[in-house]
Order: sequence, then structure tokens, then C-alpha cells
Amino acid sequence: MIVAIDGPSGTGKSSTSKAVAAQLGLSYLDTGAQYRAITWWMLSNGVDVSDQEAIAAAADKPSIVSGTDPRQPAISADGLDAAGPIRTQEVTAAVSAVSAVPEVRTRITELQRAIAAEAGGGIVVEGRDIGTTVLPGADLKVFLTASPEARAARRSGELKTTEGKPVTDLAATQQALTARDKADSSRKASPLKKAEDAVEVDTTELTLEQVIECVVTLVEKAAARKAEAEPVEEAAR
Ligand SMILES: Nc1ncnc2c1ncn2[C@@H]1O[C@H](COP(=O)(O)OP(=O)(O)O)[C@@H](O)[C@H]1O
Ligand SMILES: Nc1ccn([C@@H]2O[C@H](COP(=O)(O)OP(=O)(O)O)[C@@H](O)[C@H]2O)c(=O)n1
Repeated sequence: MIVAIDGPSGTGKSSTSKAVAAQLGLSYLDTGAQYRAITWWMLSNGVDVSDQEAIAAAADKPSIVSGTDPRQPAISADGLDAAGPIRTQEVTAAVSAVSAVPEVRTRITELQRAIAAEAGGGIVVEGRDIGTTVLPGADLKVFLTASPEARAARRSGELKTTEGKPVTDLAATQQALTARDKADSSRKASPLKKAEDAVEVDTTELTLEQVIECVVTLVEKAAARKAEAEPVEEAAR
């Protein structure tokens, strides 16, 4: 069972995906964390993130390792725990530029497909291009949306500066979030986009619990469809 959950920042992808995976006993992959980890590695290793060629040349250098336990998500770059540093404002500000470089996307997409292929019992993969590009054959595709105001309000309490202080400026958070959406949606390589066969869920007026319940129901229905379809496929072979 492969579940793809895409959408812009602050729509609830990570919280929903982790909870759904934990509830249904599936693995979990946060692909945004992988793009953040490679960005953090580049910033830490003197790669000029305003130079596309420099980013492309460094794309296959770091080893990026993701944990797939939804109760203990883990991410490392060259063996260093990246979970904390990837959430800083510095990384958030640079990640769209790094993730737009085709060599970075090819590298990270390969990693994502390998992880999904190895997840025996099924996996929930969240990101921007999972349903359109990474796993177009997913059994269920969900595209989460929410108003920019709701997304900024959700995010403003979480963001941290490089010194670890909270960022509380709501207007600035909304502006940064909108700029990142624009960059992610307009890049040439695998932009943020709803897959044609994805189910769109607007989470603006929903609690996180309601979104989780909705996605669990969608996964259960997709699993039942898959179970019904498989004996037919077997017989046709
Ligand atoms: N439906 C919701 N209502 C209120 N808060 C939410 C909802 N969904 C997520 N959140 C909160 O919003 C923040 C961002 O959610 P997250 O899952 O990280 O979004 P994304 O992965 O899409 O960026 C988190 O603090 C989360 O708890
Ligand atoms: N499948 C993906 C996932 C993330 N990304 C990039 O990684 C960035 C960070 O993703 P994220 O999911 O951690 O972002 P948030 O929604 O958590 O803020 C995005 O803004 C994209 O630039 C991507 O290009 N493709």
C-alpha cells in the first residue's frame, strides 16, 4: 500500500502522514526533510546556494539517510543528525533554490523510490511531487490545501531562527511561505502540483484530528479496492 500526500507548506502533511502511518502500521517518509538535509549539508560545507552549477556539482556528495518509523522520524547527512538544524530559518530560506536544481531532484527521487520499494508493509510518503513524479502509481494520492492565513498561523509558532529563538511575525511568515510556494510551483523540474487522480482535501476549517480521520478512511477504501482488484490481476496472468 503506497500513499502519496502532497501539498504546500502548513497544510498538515507531516502531522497527518505520521499519524496515519502510525495508526495503520505503515512506514513513513518525509521527503521535505531530505531536501532540507541536503540544503543544510550544502550550507555547512561552503557550497554557494545561489549558484546552480555549484549545487548541481555537489548534489551526489552527501549521504542522506532517512528513518521510516512514523513514531521516531530521523534524518542524517553524512552521519550527522540533521533533525534540528534542518528546521532553521536559514535552511527554510535556501531549500527551494536547492530543490529546484534537476541534479538534486534526480538524486533525491532515486533515494525516495528505493525507500518506498523496500517498505514491505506499505508506506506513507509526503512531499510536493510524490503523486505526480516520484510514485505516480501510488495506491492513493491526497493533495492537502489550506488558506495562506491558516497555514501561516499554524507555522508561525513553530519556526526558529538560527539562534533557536521563535519567529513570531505572522505577516513575515505568510510572506515567506507564499514566496516558497511560488518558487516550488513554478520551477521547471517536478513542480508542486496536484496529480490529476489525487483527492483534494481543504484543511482550513478542519482540526488535525478530522484530517487524520478523513485520510485514514481514504486509505482504508483504497486498500479495499486494491484487495478486490488483485485476485483479478492474478487470474489474468
Ligand atoms: N488541520 C489543522 N488544524 C490546525 N493545526 C494544524 C492542522 N494540521 C496541522 N496543524 C499544525 O500546523 C503545523 C504545520 O503542520 P505540518 O503537518 O508540519 O504541515 P506541512 O507538513 O504541510 O508543512 C503543525 O504545528 C501542526 O500541528
Ligand atoms: N517532494 C518534495 C518535498 C519538498 N520539496 C522542497 O523542500 C522544501 C521543504 O519541504 P517541507 O515539506 O519540509 O516544507 P514544509 O511544508 O514542512 O515547510 C519545499 O519548500 C520544497 O522546496 C520538494 O521540492 N519536493
